[in-house]
Amino acid sequence: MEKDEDGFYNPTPSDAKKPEAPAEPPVDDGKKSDLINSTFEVQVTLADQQQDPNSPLFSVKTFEELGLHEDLLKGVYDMGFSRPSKIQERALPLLLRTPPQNMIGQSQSGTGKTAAFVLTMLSRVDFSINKPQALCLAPSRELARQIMSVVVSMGKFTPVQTEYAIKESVPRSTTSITAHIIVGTPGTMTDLIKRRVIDVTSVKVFVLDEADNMLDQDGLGDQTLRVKNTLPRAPNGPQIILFSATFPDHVRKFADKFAPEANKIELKKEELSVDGIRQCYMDCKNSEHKYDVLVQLYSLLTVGQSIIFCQHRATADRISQKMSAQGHKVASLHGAKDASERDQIIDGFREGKDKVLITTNVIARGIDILQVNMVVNYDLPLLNEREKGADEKPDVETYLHRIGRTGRFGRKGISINFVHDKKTWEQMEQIERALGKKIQRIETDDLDEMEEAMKKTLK
Ligand SMILES: Nc1ncnc2c1ncn2[C@@H]1O[C@H](COP(=O)(O)OP(=O)(O)OP(=O)(O)O)[C@@H](O)[C@H]1O
Repeated sequence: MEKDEDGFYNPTPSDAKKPEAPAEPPVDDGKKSDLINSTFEVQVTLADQQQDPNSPLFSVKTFEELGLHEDLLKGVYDMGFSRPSKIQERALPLLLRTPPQNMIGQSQSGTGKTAAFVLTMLSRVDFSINKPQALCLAPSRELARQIMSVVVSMGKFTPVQTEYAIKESVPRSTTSITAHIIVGTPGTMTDLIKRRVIDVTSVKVFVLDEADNMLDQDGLGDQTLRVKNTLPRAPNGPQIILFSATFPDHVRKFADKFAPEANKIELKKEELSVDGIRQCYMDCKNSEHKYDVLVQLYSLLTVGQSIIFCQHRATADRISQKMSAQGHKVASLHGAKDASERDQIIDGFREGKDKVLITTNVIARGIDILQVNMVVNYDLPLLNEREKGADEKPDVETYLHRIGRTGRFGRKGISINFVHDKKTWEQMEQIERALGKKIQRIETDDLDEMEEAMKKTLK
């Protein structure tokens, strides 16, 4: 297949039947566009925010100016995107350059990083060669499935073929995967490569979404490195793309080694919090009282959709069973559930069948469900959980990712931390200090105040 003058592969019409769509931005009527159907009136529009130079959604360029192939432009517009966000505008021209350069890209939660790396993968694939050419790793099957849905939507006008590398996705009898783009989790990806079901010799793009988590030795670092070590080496090695909303210091050095000479887009500490998310706390009397407060909140949790984060699977199970037994409809999701059940639960939540999802850190990162307007940290996220004698420091990165499940792409949201003793109080103060952002108190016995706060925030 021929490359066009910009160096991008140009699929011919014979490659696949492509649906027709104009390569034009969707009509943006300025006021009250794009934003969620909230019961509370939305006053600031996406269009307004994309004009504001201080917003992470701001851009001066159009998608046309970013050097995308026409088929991908159609895909972008078909998804309803009218203007790029700041990270898309800044990253895409660097990502699409010839020769390819590595990238370490940071931008706040919900600001459109997925589109930036998905468009890069789609731009670099030669659709006439039926071999894997782009691999993308994510920390959870839920996120891998979500990324795949973006690949499929954005690639709708191309002949792209895709495959998952997640548990139970590839039958044991499969001997070879010929899809162009493979999205998965590191364990299954390593297994498929080791068994030579995935031939990596033609891989030219390697993406780590939630890269700090994927590289962290406390996280998925070993497994990710194992995948990388199977890929072609320089000078024939792939373009390496690392994206996340957070890059804590202890991972940065390793990220630099993993993606040498990368172009970098970084955030300052004071830019990490998303302005549209109102961060609050409720001072519970003790650990048991947290449950009562959660139940009291139920009517507000179901105004839109909510995610309740617990530190342990057992807590998620316990509170979801208790709430269900008391007649409150909730769903619960964690890593101990089997693959098909996990898919069913997250799909049900995505479709709005369940309004409250009780979970663990398994879906703290990346999950994009626009109707989620409330996140509750039933337990604050902690570091070093497994280390004996660790003094239970808060995990500021995970905190940012958890609350970032709301307030997506300019929407408003509320996060509520439950604190119940001196230790949790101090942990919350450490989070406040780390982010330079005040977390506001809401009284536990004043539902009216809570409702007021919610109305104000979601306006
Ligand atoms: N240019 C755009 N115009 C309108 N909506 C967009 C645009 N880019 C992305 N979006 C939407 O914004 C939402 C958030 O995007 P995405 O999930 O890529 O965020 P993210 O930066 O990867 O967040 P996280 O750090 O939580 O993983 C998605 O629903 C996506 O469809």
